[in-house]
Amino acid sequence: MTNLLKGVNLYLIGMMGVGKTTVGKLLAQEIGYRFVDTDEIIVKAAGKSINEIFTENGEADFRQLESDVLAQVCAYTKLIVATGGGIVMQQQNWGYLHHGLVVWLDVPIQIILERLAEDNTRPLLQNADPHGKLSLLLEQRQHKYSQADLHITITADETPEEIATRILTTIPSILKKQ
Ligand SMILES: Nc1ncnc2c1ncn2[C@@H]1O[C@H](COP(=O)(O)OP(=O)(O)OP(=O)(O)O)[C@@H](O)[C@H]1O
Ligand SMILES: O=C(O)C1=C[C@@H](O)[C@@H](O)[C@H](O)C1
Ligand SMILES: [Mg+2]
Repeated sequence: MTNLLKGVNLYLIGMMGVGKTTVGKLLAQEIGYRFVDTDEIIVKAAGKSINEIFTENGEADFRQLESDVLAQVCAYTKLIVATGGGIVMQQQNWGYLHHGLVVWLDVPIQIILERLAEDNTRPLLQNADPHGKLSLLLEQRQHKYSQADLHITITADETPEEIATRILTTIPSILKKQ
Protein backbone atom coordinates (compact mmCIF):
# COMPACT_ATOMS: atom_id res chain seq x y z
CA MET A 1 0.00 0.00 0.00
CA THR A 2 2.82 2.43 0.89
CA ASN A 3 4.36 1.78 -2.56
CA LEU A 4 1.02 2.33 -4.24
CA LEU A 5 0.35 5.60 -2.38
CA LYS A 6 3.89 6.89 -3.09
CA GLY A 7 3.87 8.94 0.12
CA VAL A 8 0.62 10.74 -0.69
CA ASN A 9 -1.27 11.82 2.45
CA LEU A 10 -4.73 10.53 3.33
CA TYR A 11 -7.15 13.14 4.72
CA LEU A 12 -10.13 11.81 6.68
CA ILE A 13 -13.18 14.08 6.58
CA GLY A 14 -16.72 13.76 7.97
CA MET A 15 -18.99 14.90 10.77
CA MET A 16 -17.84 14.97 14.39
CA GLY A 17 -17.94 11.50 15.93
CA VAL A 18 -17.71 9.49 12.70
CA GLY A 19 -14.37 8.01 13.78
CA LYS A 20 -11.75 10.08 11.90
CA THR A 21 -9.38 10.06 14.87
CA THR A 22 -10.05 6.42 15.85
CA VAL A 23 -9.82 4.96 12.34
CA GLY A 24 -6.97 7.30 11.37
CA LYS A 25 -4.68 5.91 14.08
CA LEU A 26 -5.34 2.35 12.86
CA LEU A 27 -4.69 3.28 9.23
CA ALA A 28 -1.37 4.88 10.17
CA GLN A 29 -0.25 1.77 12.09
CA GLU A 30 -1.32 -0.48 9.24
CA ILE A 31 0.64 1.29 6.47
CA GLY A 32 3.52 2.77 8.46
CA TYR A 33 2.45 6.39 8.01
CA ARG A 34 2.51 9.03 10.77
CA PHE A 35 -0.83 10.02 12.28
CA VAL A 36 -1.74 13.66 12.87
CA ASP A 37 -5.02 15.24 13.99
CA THR A 38 -5.71 18.89 13.14
CA ASP A 39 -7.89 19.26 16.28
CA GLU A 40 -5.05 17.98 18.48
CA ILE A 41 -2.48 20.31 16.87
CA ILE A 42 -4.80 23.29 17.38
CA VAL A 43 -5.31 22.41 21.07
CA LYS A 44 -1.55 22.10 21.61
CA ALA A 45 -0.75 25.31 19.74
CA ALA A 46 -3.47 27.34 21.50
CA GLY A 47 -2.79 25.81 24.92
CA LYS A 48 -6.53 25.38 25.52
CA SER A 49 -9.35 23.00 24.73
CA ILE A 50 -11.59 23.28 21.67
CA ASN A 51 -14.47 24.26 23.98
CA GLU A 52 -12.33 27.08 25.43
CA ILE A 53 -11.25 28.29 21.97
CA PHE A 54 -14.90 28.44 20.85
CA THR A 55 -16.04 30.22 24.03
CA GLU A 56 -13.13 32.63 24.50
CA ASN A 57 -12.04 33.33 20.90
CA GLY A 58 -15.10 32.35 18.85
CA GLU A 59 -15.62 29.85 16.04
CA ALA A 60 -14.13 32.18 13.39
CA ASP A 61 -10.76 32.15 15.21
CA PHE A 62 -10.92 28.36 15.46
CA ARG A 63 -11.54 28.09 11.70
CA GLN A 64 -8.56 30.34 10.98
CA LEU A 65 -6.32 28.20 13.21
CA GLU A 66 -7.67 25.09 11.47
CA SER A 67 -6.76 26.46 8.02
CA ASP A 68 -3.28 27.49 9.24
CA VAL A 69 -2.65 24.02 10.69
CA LEU A 70 -3.85 22.30 7.50
CA ALA A 71 -1.56 24.50 5.39
CA GLN A 72 1.42 23.45 7.52
CA VAL A 73 0.51 19.77 7.68
CA CYS A 74 0.18 19.35 3.93
CA ALA A 75 3.85 20.28 3.45
CA TYR A 76 4.69 16.79 4.79
CA THR A 77 4.26 13.38 3.15
CA LYS A 78 3.31 9.89 4.45
CA LEU A 79 0.64 11.22 6.80
CA ILE A 80 -2.80 10.07 7.83
CA VAL A 81 -4.57 13.32 8.74
CA ALA A 82 -7.72 13.27 10.88
CA THR A 83 -9.42 16.62 10.29
CA GLY A 84 -12.05 18.58 12.20
CA GLY A 85 -15.65 18.04 11.06
CA GLY A 86 -16.02 21.60 9.75
CA ILE A 87 -12.75 21.83 7.78
CA VAL A 88 -14.59 21.24 4.48
CA MET A 89 -16.51 24.53 4.71
CA GLN A 90 -13.63 26.89 3.89
CA GLN A 91 -13.12 26.64 0.15
CA GLN A 92 -9.41 27.47 0.45
CA ASN A 93 -8.94 24.33 2.57
CA TRP A 94 -9.77 22.18 -0.47
CA GLY A 95 -6.60 23.48 -2.13
CA TYR A 96 -4.72 21.69 0.64
CA LEU A 97 -6.95 18.62 0.98
CA HIS A 98 -6.60 17.88 -2.73
CA HIS A 99 -2.83 17.54 -2.31
CA GLY A 100 -3.72 14.09 -0.98
CA LEU A 101 -6.49 11.51 -1.14
CA VAL A 102 -9.63 12.60 0.68
CA VAL A 103 -11.74 9.94 2.43
CA TRP A 104 -15.26 10.77 3.71
CA LEU A 105 -16.41 8.70 6.67
CA ASP A 106 -20.21 8.80 6.57
CA VAL A 107 -22.12 7.60 9.65
CA PRO A 108 -25.90 8.00 10.28
CA ILE A 109 -26.72 10.85 12.68
CA GLN A 110 -28.46 8.55 15.18
CA ILE A 111 -25.25 6.53 15.65
CA ILE A 112 -23.15 9.70 16.06
CA LEU A 113 -25.55 10.92 18.75
CA GLU A 114 -25.30 7.61 20.63
CA ARG A 115 -21.49 7.67 20.47
CA LEU A 116 -21.23 11.26 21.68
CA ALA A 117 -24.08 11.21 24.23
CA GLU A 118 -21.70 11.33 27.22
CA ASP A 119 -19.06 13.47 25.50
CA ASN A 120 -19.10 17.24 26.04
CA THR A 121 -15.91 18.07 24.12
CA ARG A 122 -17.69 19.10 20.88
CA PRO A 123 -18.83 22.72 21.41
CA LEU A 124 -21.29 22.68 18.50
CA LEU A 125 -23.22 19.83 20.19
CA GLN A 126 -23.55 21.56 23.58
CA ASN A 127 -27.02 22.43 22.49
CA ALA A 128 -30.59 21.78 23.68
CA ASP A 129 -31.32 19.95 20.42
CA PRO A 130 -28.17 18.04 19.34
CA HIS A 131 -30.13 15.97 16.80
CA GLY A 132 -31.47 19.12 15.13
CA LYS A 133 -28.02 20.74 15.19
CA LEU A 134 -26.30 17.70 13.65
CA SER A 135 -29.00 17.44 10.95
CA LEU A 136 -28.58 21.11 10.07
CA LEU A 137 -24.76 20.86 9.95
CA LEU A 138 -24.94 17.75 7.76
CA GLU A 139 -27.38 19.47 5.40
CA GLN A 140 -24.95 22.41 5.07
CA ARG A 141 -21.89 20.18 4.67
CA GLN A 142 -23.02 17.16 2.68
CA HIS A 143 -22.23 18.65 -0.75
CA LYS A 144 -18.72 19.50 0.50
CA TYR A 145 -18.07 16.05 1.99
CA SER A 146 -19.18 14.54 -1.31
CA GLN A 147 -16.17 16.16 -3.03
CA ALA A 148 -14.04 13.43 -1.38
CA ASP A 149 -12.17 10.93 -3.54
CA LEU A 150 -13.62 8.04 -1.54
CA HIS A 151 -17.00 7.80 0.24
CA ILE A 152 -17.14 5.20 3.01
CA THR A 153 -20.69 4.57 4.30
CA ILE A 154 -20.43 3.02 7.75
CA THR A 155 -23.01 0.76 9.41
CA ALA A 156 -23.82 0.60 13.14
CA ASP A 157 -21.93 -2.61 13.89
CA GLU A 158 -18.78 -1.99 11.83
CA THR A 159 -15.63 -1.86 13.98
CA PRO A 160 -12.84 0.71 13.48
CA GLU A 161 -10.55 -2.17 12.36
CA GLU A 162 -13.07 -3.29 9.72
CA ILE A 163 -13.47 0.28 8.47
CA ALA A 164 -9.69 0.74 8.20
CA THR A 165 -9.40 -2.51 6.24
CA ARG A 166 -12.24 -1.48 3.92
CA ILE A 167 -10.55 1.87 3.20
CA LEU A 168 -7.23 0.18 2.43
CA THR A 169 -8.79 -2.40 0.13
CA THR A 170 -10.75 0.28 -1.79
CA ILE A 171 -7.89 2.74 -2.32
CA PRO A 172 -6.25 0.85 -5.25
CA SER A 173 -9.44 1.23 -7.32
CA ILE A 174 -9.59 5.00 -6.83
CA LEU A 175 -5.87 5.38 -7.57
CA LYS A 176 -6.44 3.66 -10.93
CA LYS A 177 -9.22 6.12 -11.81
CA GLN A 178 -7.01 9.17 -11.17
N1 LIG B 1 -16.58 2.16 14.34
C1 LIG B 1 -16.83 2.57 15.58
N2 LIG B 1 -17.64 1.83 16.36
C2 LIG B 1 -17.94 2.25 17.62
N3 LIG B 1 -17.47 3.38 18.20
C3 LIG B 1 -16.65 4.15 17.45
C4 LIG B 1 -16.29 3.80 16.11
N4 LIG B 1 -15.48 4.75 15.61
C5 LIG B 1 -15.34 5.67 16.60
N5 LIG B 1 -16.03 5.31 17.70
C6 LIG B 1 -16.15 6.07 18.96
O1 LIG B 1 -16.88 7.26 18.66
C7 LIG B 1 -16.33 8.37 19.37
C8 LIG B 1 -15.92 9.44 18.38
O2 LIG B 1 -14.85 8.94 17.57
P1 LIG B 1 -13.69 9.90 17.04
O3 LIG B 1 -13.24 10.81 18.13
O4 LIG B 1 -12.68 9.03 16.38
O5 LIG B 1 -14.48 10.75 15.97
P2 LIG B 1 -13.99 11.99 15.09
O6 LIG B 1 -14.56 11.78 13.73
O7 LIG B 1 -12.52 12.12 15.20
O8 LIG B 1 -14.73 13.23 15.80
P3 LIG B 1 -14.31 14.79 15.80
O9 LIG B 1 -14.62 15.36 14.44
O10 LIG B 1 -15.19 15.42 16.82
O11 LIG B 1 -12.86 14.87 16.14
C9 LIG B 1 -15.17 7.81 20.22
O12 LIG B 1 -15.64 7.54 21.50
C10 LIG B 1 -14.79 6.51 19.49
O13 LIG B 1 -14.27 5.55 20.39
O1 LIG C 1 -17.87 19.46 13.17
C1 LIG C 1 -17.27 20.46 13.63
O2 LIG C 1 -17.47 21.62 13.26
C2 LIG C 1 -16.22 20.23 14.64
C3 LIG C 1 -15.69 18.96 14.79
C4 LIG C 1 -14.54 18.68 15.67
O3 LIG C 1 -13.65 17.81 15.00
C5 LIG C 1 -13.82 19.95 16.09
O4 LIG C 1 -13.05 20.46 15.02
C6 LIG C 1 -14.78 21.00 16.56
O5 LIG C 1 -15.50 20.47 17.66
C7 LIG C 1 -15.76 21.38 15.45
MG1 LIG D 1 -11.27 13.67 15.80
